Amino acid sequence: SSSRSDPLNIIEACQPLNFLLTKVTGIQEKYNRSGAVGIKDLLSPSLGSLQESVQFNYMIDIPWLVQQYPPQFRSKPLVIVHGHQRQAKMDMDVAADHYKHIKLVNAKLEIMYGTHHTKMMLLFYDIGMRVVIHTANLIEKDWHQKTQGVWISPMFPKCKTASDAKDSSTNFKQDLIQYMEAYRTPHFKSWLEKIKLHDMSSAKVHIIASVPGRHIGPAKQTWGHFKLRKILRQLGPGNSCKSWPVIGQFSSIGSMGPTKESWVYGEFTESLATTKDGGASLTMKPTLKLIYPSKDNVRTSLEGYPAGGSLPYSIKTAVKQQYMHQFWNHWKSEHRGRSAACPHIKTYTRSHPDGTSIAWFAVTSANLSKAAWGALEKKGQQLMIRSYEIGVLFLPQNYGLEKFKTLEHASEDPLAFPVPYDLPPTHYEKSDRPWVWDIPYMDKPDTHGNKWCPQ
Ligand SMILES: O=C(O)c1cnc2c(C(=O)O)cccc2c1O
Repeated sequence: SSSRSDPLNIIEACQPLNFLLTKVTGIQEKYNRSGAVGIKDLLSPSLGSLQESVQFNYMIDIPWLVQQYPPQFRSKPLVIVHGHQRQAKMDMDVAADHYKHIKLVNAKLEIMYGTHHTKMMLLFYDIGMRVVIHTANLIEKDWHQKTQGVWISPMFPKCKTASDAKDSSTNFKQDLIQYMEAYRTPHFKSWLEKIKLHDMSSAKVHIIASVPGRHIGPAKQTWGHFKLRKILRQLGPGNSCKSWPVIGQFSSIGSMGPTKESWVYGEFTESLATTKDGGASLTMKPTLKLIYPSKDNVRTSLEGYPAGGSLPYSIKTAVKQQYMHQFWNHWKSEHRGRSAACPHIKTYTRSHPDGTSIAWFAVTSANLSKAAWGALEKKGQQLMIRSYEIGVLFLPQNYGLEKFKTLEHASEDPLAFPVPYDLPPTHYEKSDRPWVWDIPYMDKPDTHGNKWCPQ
């Protein structure tokens, strides 16, 4: 159908950036009508005649997921890639047993505290395939009243021979294959053969992924924040952006170490601040702005305090890193109508101080943690990563631009970047506190009139 709400029209209207947010129940329809999708839109017959699909994720409600596929695709072969172990793995096996079209693949997690955070869909149609890289768990509440990010590929045509099946200038196909090979599982053999037969030359994003390991030599630049550093070193902004703040936005924070130089305002910011050929000169380290919901952002959100159940920042970690307070900025998304839709999206960018343009933008499953992005060990010889993560990096030159204008400040420009939050960020007040999920909040009720008493 030609209606604007037809999922294919939503996808086509967001080209060439293909970066969307998820629909939010309870906000004005104008903020869901363009630039937003629901999971049923992504699985819709109007996007292609689905033959089989692979769902990579962390939390998966199998009966709910099956119901998100349209009836005519509901029994097409479905592979679910997860990282659960022990009892949670057994629970997945039992849940999947009820569906003969579902196969589970268990990702290896050989380093302690690692998780399979990656959220990706491989959608195989009759004439081609699409890759969706996003931030939402496959559970209902992640698609209901949160701010989540979705990058959806163009249709990658299926080719007769591997030689016809080109890669993109951003090495998207090579990086996707290298990521999947890193699982070292025979279950991916058939998928890798299928992927190799598709023409991915239309992909304009770079893949930034993490796989568990102690990566040395060339592998150090293949994963985590050193992959980001490598791409920005080759293709990043010039020194004109040296004074531009770098911004991280996420839904959880790990242990950052005893001082800001230990990691977050050390190796991590150096990667975000990397410029082409110029490296990240230590003298001119830019301002770091971190966007993470305050306690009041959560209290006044559509979900109320329960939104904090998906913001697992623990008090025992927070008390060890009070120095983080200088970096905190509110979750504010007035121009997208999502100030009350708590963020589960994770994004990283470098923005002009006035917020009217950005030098690059990444959306990823990776929170602010060493486990996700990697931390240097052995005098910088190796990058230790605990978890599987995947995200995409948008660089202006892949769209024929020097910089991206921000949609918030340049609404008519089709290449203006739809940043999910308001720029410039708004710093916490002295009295604001970052949301911590394992302490009680009894002083003020949330939007539903409830308090928060975790135990
Ligand atoms: O999206 C994810 O990958 C992800 C991972 N972990 C959690 C946790 C936890 O690890 O305790 C708690 C609450 C939400 C999440 C979550 O949303």
